[in-house]
Amino acid sequence: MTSKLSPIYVLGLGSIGSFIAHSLRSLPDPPCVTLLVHKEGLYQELSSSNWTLGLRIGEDGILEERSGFDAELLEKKISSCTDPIRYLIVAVKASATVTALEPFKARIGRETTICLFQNGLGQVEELNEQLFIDPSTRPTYMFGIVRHGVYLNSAIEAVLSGPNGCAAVGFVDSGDNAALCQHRFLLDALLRSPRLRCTELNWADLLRVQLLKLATNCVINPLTAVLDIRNGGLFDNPHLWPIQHCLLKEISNVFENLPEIKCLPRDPAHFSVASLTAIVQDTVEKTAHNSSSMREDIRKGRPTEIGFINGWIIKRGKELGLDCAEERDTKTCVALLAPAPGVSLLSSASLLSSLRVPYNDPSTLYYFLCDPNGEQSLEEPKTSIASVLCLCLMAFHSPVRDQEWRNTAQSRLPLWTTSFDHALSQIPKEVLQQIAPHSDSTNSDGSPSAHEVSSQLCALGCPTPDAVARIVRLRLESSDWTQTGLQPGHIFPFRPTSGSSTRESASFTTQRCFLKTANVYC
Ligand SMILES: CC(C)(CO)[C@@H](O)C(=O)[O-]
Repeated sequence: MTSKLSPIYVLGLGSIGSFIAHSLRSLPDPPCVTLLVHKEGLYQELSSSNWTLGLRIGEDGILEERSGFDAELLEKKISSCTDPIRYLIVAVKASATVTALEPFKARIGRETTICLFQNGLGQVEELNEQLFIDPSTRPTYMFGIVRHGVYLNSAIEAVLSGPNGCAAVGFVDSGDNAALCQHRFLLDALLRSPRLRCTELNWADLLRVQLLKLATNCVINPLTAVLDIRNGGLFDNPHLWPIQHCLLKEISNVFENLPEIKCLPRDPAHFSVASLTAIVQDTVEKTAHNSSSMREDIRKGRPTEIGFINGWIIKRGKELGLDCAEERDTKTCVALLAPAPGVSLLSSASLLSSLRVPYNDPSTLYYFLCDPNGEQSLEEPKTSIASVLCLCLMAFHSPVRDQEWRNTAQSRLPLWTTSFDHALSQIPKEVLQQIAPHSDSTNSDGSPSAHEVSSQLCALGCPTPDAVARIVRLRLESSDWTQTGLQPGHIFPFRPTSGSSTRESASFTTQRCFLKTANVYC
C-alpha cells in the first residue's frame, strides 16, 4: 500500500465511486487514493486482490487493473483513524450522505474539499444543517456530474459500457471565489483523467447542468421504478407522455422561479417545458437499456433517492408558493412501492397478478389474478386498481427483508435451485416470437417487458400518481391482507376458462410469475 500525504479519500464504492477511484489511480504520477469501506467483506476482498480495482473497458473489453489503493475499514461505524481528510469524493446514495459522513465529521474541516458525485439536490444543505453547522469550519463543496454508463460486475470490478461518456465538475457557490484556489488539487486531479473526460464548469453552468439532470431524474427514475421497466420503456409508451408532461411543467415552473437562477446569466429557453422534454427524451434514448438507479433500489429493497429528486422540487416549490401535486403523487407512488418487501406485481398482455411471499413463511406464494379488461366499473369491490394499491399499502406492514433473510429463505427452498428451462420450453415458440420484439431480451431475470407492463398499467389507470392518491385516501384504514384479494397457492395457479388469447397470456404470466417470484429470494 502507498503512503503519501493528503490522499484523496473515496466514500462509496458503487459503480461511480469505483470508476472515479480507478481513474485517479490511472493518472501518470497518480495521487494516493484511500477507499473508505463500511463492509468487512469488501475490505477482505480488496485485501485478497492486493488492493486492486478493475475497470473493464466495454462489456466484453479488456480489464484494466489498478493497484496501490489504501483502504480504511469502519468498524461498527467508527473510524479508528484520526488523520484529517483534505480531499473527499462522496459517491454514496444521496439519501445516505449524512449517515455515511458522520463517522468522519471530526476529520473534516475548513481545509477539506468534498466533491459530491450523486443524483439529486439538497445534500449540501442537509450536511450544513446536520453535520457542519458552524459556517467558519465548513468544508468547501464541489459537485460532480457523471455522464458515463458504468455498472459493477463485482465488488472490485466495474464496467465502462461505452467510450463516449463525459463528466463535469465545479465548485458550489460559496461567495468567496479567491479562497477556492487552495482547493483546486482535487479538481485538477479529476480534470487530468483522460478516462473521466471531465470539464470544469463555473457555478452558473454547473447549477444549470445539475438542474437539467435533476429534471431527467424526476421523470425517468420514479416512472421506471413504479412501472418496473427499463428506461427505454418510457419512450415506447405514449400513455406515459401526459404524466411526463405534467411533471416537467411543474419542474419548469419551479426552476424558472428559483432565486439562485434568477440572478444568474442564462438563456430564458433553458428551463422551458420544451427544452426539458427534449433533454429527458435524449437521456431516455441514450440510456434505453439501463435499469434506472431508483428501479434497482426498489428491486433490492434499498431506500430510494426520491426525497432528493422529486422531493427537492416539492420543497423548493413550497418555499416559492408553487403547488407541485404531480411531484407529490409521484413521490407517494415510489414511497408506496419502496417498502414493498416480498410483494410483486407482474402483467402480461391482458392480465395482472399480485404476488406476496410472507415473511415468516417464505415457501408460500400468495397470488391474486386480475383481469382489468373484464371489469365493468370502479365500484366493484376488488377491482384491479383497488387490489394493486391495497397490495402496496399493505406492504407497509411487511418487515424489511435483508440479505440474511434472503439467504435463510433461499436455503429452505430447494425448488429455487432447479432450472426454469423446462418451464420455459413449455411456452410455444410462436408465443415467444410474438413477444420478443417488445421484450427486454437482456432482462435475464424474467420480469415483464417494458411494453407489456407499462401499457397494461396505463390501461388500468394504475398506479398513476393521481390513482394512488385517491386510493390512499380510500384504503388507508385497511389493515388486512385479505383486502388485496391474495390467496395462498401453488406455483401454477392460473387457469382462466375462456378466450384463447387470455389463456395464452395466462400461461405466459404463469412462467413469468415463476421467474419474478424468484426475485424475492435473490
Ligand atoms: C440518467 C439515469 C436516469 C440513467 O439511468 C441515471 O441518472 C439513474 O439511473 O439514476
